Amino acid sequence: MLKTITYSPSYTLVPTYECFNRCTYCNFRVAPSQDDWLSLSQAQKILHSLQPQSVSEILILSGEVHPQSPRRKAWFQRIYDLCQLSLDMGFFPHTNAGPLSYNEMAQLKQVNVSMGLMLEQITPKLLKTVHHHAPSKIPEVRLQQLEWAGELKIPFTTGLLLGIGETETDRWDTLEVITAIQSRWGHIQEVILQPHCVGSHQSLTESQFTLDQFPDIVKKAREILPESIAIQIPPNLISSPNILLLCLEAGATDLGGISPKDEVNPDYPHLLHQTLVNLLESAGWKLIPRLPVYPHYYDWLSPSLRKNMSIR
Ligand SMILES: O=c1nc2n(C[C@H](O)[C@H](O)[C@H](O)CO)c3cc(O)ccc3cc-2c(=O)[nH]1
Ligand SMILES: C[C@H]1O[C@@H](n2cnc3c(N)ncnc32)[C@H](O)[C@@H]1O
Ligand code: MET
Ligand code: SF4
Repeated sequence: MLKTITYSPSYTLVPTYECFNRCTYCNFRVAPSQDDWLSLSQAQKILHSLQPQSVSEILILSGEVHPQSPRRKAWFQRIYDLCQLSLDMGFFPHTNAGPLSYNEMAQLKQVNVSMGLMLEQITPKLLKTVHHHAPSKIPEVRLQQLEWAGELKIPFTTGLLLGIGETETDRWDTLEVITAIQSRWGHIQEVILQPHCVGSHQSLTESQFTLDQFPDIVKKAREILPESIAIQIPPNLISSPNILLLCLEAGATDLGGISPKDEVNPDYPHLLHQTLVNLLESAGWKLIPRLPVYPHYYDWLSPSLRKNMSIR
């Protein structure tokens, strides 16, 4: 019997690359007002060209307009409309647009089957380094987001960014915090273990992450996190096939959204689908597609969010 590993066939829409934060590891952002936002007609053209049979998730991944900016409302509305459009065209939206107000989050719940926000790391000391100019990365702000998502019953994805200056203990602390939140709300569907990979556009020029530590981190995460939470690892950021397979043996169960372009790490393309399938099969793993919401949350979804399931 083949062991199974899941992934979500996806396409990433970027409402805007502009962001008022300046995380030093980011290869995505452009300066505020320096980007044309994705229009609905552009998005419609893209979505129309996709095969709903082979792509189920639309990942709406965005740079952030400041909560106090007069442009915030239009920014939020564009994200909402992109989700609605994706849903209407038969896809399953998952939004990660940074921290939201309670009201914004409640609204987006109506047009997303799941949502996400990386905790990154819980230690406040990173506010002096990589997050010095990134108020959205204040640990309390992100924790509050996880709490609100729980209260609102939104199936949620969070995770750790590894190799940005945290210690080993910091990592275990972050995993413990996620475990505590899960025991209150039960809405965390998966935790992404994301290695910080240096790209061509960031200001931080080295990663403190070496891939050979990865299997042990996965193993420890599996010990700390409850069984109800899946562990996701990004295959394009793990350049060694051997380490990828060791991470699966250590307890990773999912490869995340696989899009034609990884917008966060454009310097790290995915393997050809068949190459990945063959690599996994050679070690006894069968790659299975999933939706961006895990089955144990299907009954949390409103009928309008569930309607696309019947056409699949
Ligand atoms: O292709 C990517 N997908 C990313 N995704 C997509 C993710 O793999 C899927 O949307 C979920 O697994 C739902 O299927 C994220 C989603 C989040 O909620 C939070 C962070 C990320 C980060 C990435 C990423 O760096 N690259
Ligand atoms: C969307 C998520 O992408 C992650 N992210 C941002 N920049 C990088 C990078 N250079 N390498 C890996 N992950 C990154 C952060 O964890 C963010 O929350
Ligand atoms: C490239 S990051 C995109 C999502 C959001 N700006 C965050 O950092 O959480
Ligand atoms: S990682 Fe997200 S919050 Fe940080 S600068 Fe990039 S887009 Fe903005």
